[in-house]
Formats: sequence, C-alpha cells, structure tokens
Amino acid sequence: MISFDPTTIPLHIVLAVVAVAYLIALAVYRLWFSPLSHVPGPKLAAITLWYEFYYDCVLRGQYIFKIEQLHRQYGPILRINPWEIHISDIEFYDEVYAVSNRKRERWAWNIAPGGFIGSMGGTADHDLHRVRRSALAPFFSKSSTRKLQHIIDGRVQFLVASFQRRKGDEPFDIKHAFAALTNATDLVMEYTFGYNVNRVSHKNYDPKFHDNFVAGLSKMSLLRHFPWLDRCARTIPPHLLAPFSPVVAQFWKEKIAITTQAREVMEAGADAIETADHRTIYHDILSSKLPPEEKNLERLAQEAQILLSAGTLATSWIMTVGCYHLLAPGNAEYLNKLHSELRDAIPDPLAENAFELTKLEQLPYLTACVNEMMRLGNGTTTRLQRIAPSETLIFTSRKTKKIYPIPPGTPISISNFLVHRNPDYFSEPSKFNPDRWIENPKLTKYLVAFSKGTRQCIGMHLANAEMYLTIARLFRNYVSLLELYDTTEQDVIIVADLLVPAVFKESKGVRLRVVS
Ligand code: HEM
Repeated sequence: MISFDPTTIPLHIVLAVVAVAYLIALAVYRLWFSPLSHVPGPKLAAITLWYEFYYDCVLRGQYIFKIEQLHRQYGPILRINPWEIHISDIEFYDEVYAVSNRKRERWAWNIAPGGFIGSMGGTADHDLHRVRRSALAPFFSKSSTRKLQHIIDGRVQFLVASFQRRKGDEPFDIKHAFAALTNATDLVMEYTFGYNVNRVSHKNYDPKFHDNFVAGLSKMSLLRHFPWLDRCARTIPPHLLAPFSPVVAQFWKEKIAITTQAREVMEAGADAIETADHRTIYHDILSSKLPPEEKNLERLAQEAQILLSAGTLATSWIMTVGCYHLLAPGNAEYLNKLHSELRDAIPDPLAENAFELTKLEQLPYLTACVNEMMRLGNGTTTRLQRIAPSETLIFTSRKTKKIYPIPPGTPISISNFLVHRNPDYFSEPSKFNPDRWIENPKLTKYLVAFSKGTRQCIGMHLANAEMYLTIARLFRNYVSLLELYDTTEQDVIIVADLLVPAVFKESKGVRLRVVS
C-alpha cells in the first residue's frame, strides 16, 4: 500500500491551498450567507471590492455610471460591493438622509483617506458629529451669512471688476476665477478666517492653485482602495514630500498658514476670543461648549482645512457650469430672460444695497438658473453613504412591491448626481433648461445638491449667497462683455466621478473673453 505523508507537502503549496479555500469560503459567505445576500446586484460586486476598484481606479471614476446602468438591469435597490447598498428611488431619500432624531453615521472606509477624522466632515460617529457640528452651526446659519453679506459682496464686486480690466486680453478659464473667489484664500478665507490673500488679483487667477486642489482631492478619493498606502503616506512628514509633489506642497503650505493662525487665536487668551471684532471659526470653536479635548490645535487646523476645501470647489464648479450654459450658443432665450429680470429688479446697479440677498433670492428666474446650474454641476459626485447603526430600514420596491430589510450597520447611499440626471424626475436631464423650475416648482424636491439631514452641507447658505450675488452681478452688468472662447458643452459634461466632478481629460476649461 502506498502511504501518503502530508508533512512532505511543500509549505508554499499548503499556503496556496489555504488561501484559495479561504477565498472560496469568503465568496460563498458573501453570496449566500451575508445579511445582504437578498439584495440584487452583480455577483462579482457582492463577492469583491475589486469590481468597484476596476471601474473607479482602472477606468477612472466610472463606477457611478456603472451603478446607473445596473439599476436599469436589477431595479431600484442594488448591492454595489460586499457591504454597501445603493438605491435609486428618491422617495427613500428622507429615510436614508433626512431623519429627525434617528442616528446616521458615515462610513469610515470612505471618509478616512487624507486623515481628517478630527474634523466634523470626517467624523463617522453620529453623536460626536453632532457635538462638533453644534460648535460651527451658528457661524454658518442663514442669519450669520446675511450679517456678513457685505464681505461676500465686496469680494464678488472685486472679481467682476477684474473682468472689466481684462478687456481685449487673452481668454481665461472662468473656473480659476471662481475658485479664486470662493476659495480658501479669498471668500471663504475672509468669511471664516477673517483675512484673505487676494487670489482674485493674481494673473489668470492663479490656475495652479485650483488644479492642484482638484488633483489632490481626486487622488484622495481613490486612496480609500489603498488604506495601507494612505496610512503609510501619512507617516511621512509632508515637508519631505512637498519638493516632489506640487499637490502636497500646496496642502502643506495651507496647513502651516492655518495652524499658525489657529495658534495665534488660541494664544490670545479667553478674553480676546470672547471680544474679537470679526469672529472667525476659531473663535467660535474655542468659545463653544465643546469639551477641552475638542479644542486642540490639530483638530482646529483639520476643521479649518476641510472647510476651505469644501467651500471652494463645489461652488466654483457650479458657477462655471452655469456661466457656460448661460453664454452658450442656443441658450440666448434663457440669458435674455435672466437679464431682463435683473434689469427690472435692479434698475440702478450702482445704488447702495442694489444687490440685497433677500431681494435676489425672491427673483424667480435667477433662482431657476441657480437651481439648474446646481442640478447640472452637482458640486460633488461621490456617493455619500449613511449608516443606521441600530435600525433595520425597510425598502419596498414600488414596482414589484417586494420588501427588502436593510440590516443595521449597512452603508447606504442615493447618489445626488444620479438623482439629478434621472429622466423620471427631470425630462431631458442633460439639457440646461431653467424654465423647468418655473413650470414645475415641485421639482425642488429632487434637488439634493446639498444633501439633507444632520449631515447636510453646513455651508449652503454661504454657497447660495455666493452664487446669487455672483450670477446677479455678472449677468446684470457684464452680459454683453463676456463671450465663450473655444469652449463646447463637452467642457462641462461630467464624465467621471473623482470625488469632484471631472470632465474629459483634455478639456481646456470654460474659457471666456472680455470683448471691448
Ligand atoms: C454649491 C456649493 C456646495 C455644494 C453643492 C455642497 C455640497 C455638500 C454636500 C452634498 C455635503 C454633504 C456631505 C455628506 O453627505 O456627507 C456637504 C457637506 C459639507 N459642506 Fe458643502 N457644499 C457646497 C458649498 C460649501 C461651502 C461654501 C462650505 C463652507 C465654507 C461647505 C462646507 C461643507 C462642510 C464642512 C460639510 C460637512 C458637513 C457635515 O459633515 O456636517 N460646503 N456639502
């Protein structure tokens, strides 16, 4: 009889067999025994994250489009990776996002990259997020924004005046101009931190700043697939990496500036903090009821840096999309309607308080244009998952009436981007058509650019103020001076989700020329 001695099998064979057995067991578990096994979707996506990785990393930000296509195939509820569910029914939006007194957490896997877990936006836990947000909420309330309207309008005036000085100059990319306005160093900086470095005055509005910013965020979005790389990268001091990467260099410079400013406010002492003339977010955090461990320098700096990035790109991109469409050949009808509404409402644009926010927000056509540019521009294209930590959510397919219990702890999202391009809600969704908001005011229910609920954009009143004031000033006063230069609709069509919306790679942007 031939005897078989298992100890003679080479170790690498044993390890390979164990690994294969483990992977098969994992796939079997995920397909048939996982608490999400009843949710439809491609088998490969249920088995492995490599499916998402392929669409997002290899094909560059394509998973969101794949999800859209999968919904057409599998229905309104979809398992898009081993742990996550995506839903395409807006009627379920409030259940996922706009919940009162019900806990919703963010998914740490998605928000960890970049190391901003000390900031409100990077906080996964529901209760800690509430505490952190409560310190900043008064600063960004509608009434606070109104009080600082003169600052916002001052910067907007400065920007539009800079356009006038460009008469006959080379064309420029309007997104750089808007990013200089909304950015860190100008509007958001002035508003939230009390100073700015006047990027609007830079030649061509400092394009590298915007482009580095977008590149940094896009890379950060992909880092969620490489958590170990993200952790390793964060152990290397940024000043060592900065010489090799303009993106890191910019990030590092910004961090130093912010940390220095936060330190100065901290060192000024409690009395100075209470009585400061122009209160900044540092003053508000330091004088809030937050516990002492929430008031350390590193957390303040993280909070500030997230605010700066969140406050810059979404608003500037949305205004860029709006400008393109309003100036595009074929859209003169919409531009004329906007211009005549502004002319009637603001007969003397030089009068003091001619551009009052409360008045602008009442203008129906301006509002329709702002809504339409938010719908097409989106601001962010990333999935914004929510987790109900202790509740089972019940989703019912409206077509088949089938009920899907979603177990506690499951990350769920309803992509704002996909809602805005869903033909069930918006007819001819790719078409810029502000009239749709006038014809059907109920459409605002489907406008979710700022998300909803406890994690809704904290800067939305500031963003609205920026957009209303900029679009109103630009199209009241300069409408016949601005023309598109070598720009087509392709330059604003979103073709990839890189956390921020991305257009085709070779795009030179939305270029404008100021005619004499
Ligand atoms: C039109 C422009 C903007 C759009 C479309 C936008 C969109 C959003 C969205 C969708 C979220 C929710 C993220 C989530 O669900 O997890 C968000 C959160 C946030 N936004 Fe905005 N945003 C805009 C402008 C701003 C501005 C101007 C600021 C501040 C200066 C800002 C600061 C923030 C912060 C700090 C958060 C995190 C809030 C939290 O976690 O509680 N955003 N934004």
